[in-house]
Amino acid sequence: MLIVFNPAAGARRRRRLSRALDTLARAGVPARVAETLHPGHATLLARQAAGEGVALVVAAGGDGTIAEVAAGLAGSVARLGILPFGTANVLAWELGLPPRPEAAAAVLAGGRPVALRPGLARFGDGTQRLFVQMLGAGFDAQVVARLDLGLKRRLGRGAYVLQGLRELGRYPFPRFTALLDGDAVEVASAIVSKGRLYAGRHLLAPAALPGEAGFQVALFRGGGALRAALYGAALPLDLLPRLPGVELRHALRVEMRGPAVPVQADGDLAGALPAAIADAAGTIEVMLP
Ligand SMILES: Nc1ncnc2c1ncn2[C@@H]1O[C@H](COP(=O)(O)OP(=O)(O)OP(=O)(O)O)[C@@H](O)[C@H]1O
Repeated sequence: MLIVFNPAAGARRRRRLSRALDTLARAGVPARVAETLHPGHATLLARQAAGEGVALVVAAGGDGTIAEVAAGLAGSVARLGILPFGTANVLAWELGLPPRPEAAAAVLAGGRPVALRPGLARFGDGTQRLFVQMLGAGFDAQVVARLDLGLKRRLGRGAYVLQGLRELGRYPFPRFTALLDGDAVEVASAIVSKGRLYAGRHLLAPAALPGEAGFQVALFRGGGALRAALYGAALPLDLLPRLPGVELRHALRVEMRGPAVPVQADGDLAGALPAAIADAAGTIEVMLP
C-alpha cells in the first residue's frame, strides 16, 4: 500500500496520519508514505505506484487529493483508498467513510472494494480534469479561486463562508449556457454532481445514486448577491434543493458555454468555461467499510 499524503490539506493532518499508520502497523499491514510537494504531484505518485503494481494507493487529504490520486489510477487495476484529512471531505461523507483516522485506516486494511465512476471535464484550452464528487461553474468557483490557503488552514470550512461573503459584493454573476444532453438552459451558476452532498455534509442533490451513470446538475437560474446569499444560508439547513430558482436535473453530458466564468472541480480551481463534462472512461475501485 502506498499512502499519498498531502501536507497542505486539512488541519492536524500529521497527527491524523501517524494515528492511521499506528493502526495499520498494529494490524500488520505494511504501508509506505509519499508526501506531495506541489499541486498535481499526487497524480504522478499514484500513476507511478500503479505502474509498479502497487495494489492499493491511498489519498490522505481532501477531495482535491482524492481526485488527483484517482486521475493517476485511471486505467489501472490499482484500488483507491481514502484517509479523509481534508477540510470539507465531501466524498468521504458521501461514501460513509468514518472520519476518525483509526477507523478510516481499518477500512483500508479490511474494507470492501466498490466501483466509483468519476467525471471528466474537457476545457476549451485542451486541458482535462477528472473529478470524483462535483464540479461547479460560476459563483462557487469564484469563491474557491480567491480562497487563500492560509485562511483555509486557520478557519477550516469557515474560510469558504468568509470568502463567499467577500465575493458577494464583487462577483458580477455573468449568465452562461448549460446544455444538458443538448437541452439549453441559461444560468448564473451550475453544479455538476456525482453525489448527494456538497461543501461537507450538506444536501445538494437528493436524487443522486452512487455509481449511477451521468450527473445530477443543480442549475441556478438567477444571479445576484441577494439570491446567492440566500442559497448560502439555505445550504447548512439542507434546504438548497427546495429553493425557488434552483432546478435539479439528471444528464449524461453537460456542456457549458459563454463568458469565461471560473470552474472548480472537487473544491480546487480547475479552469474556465467553455467545458464539456461526461463520465470518465472507466471505473475505479474504492475501499469502503
Ligand atoms: N505540497 C503541497 N503544497 C501546496 N499545495 C499542495 C501540496 N500538495 C498538494 N497540494 C494541493 O492542495 C490542494 C488542497 O488539497 P485538498 O483538496 O486535498 O485539501 P482540502 O482543500 O483541505 O480539503 P477539501 O477539498 O476536502 O476541502 C490541492 O489542490 C492539491 O493540489
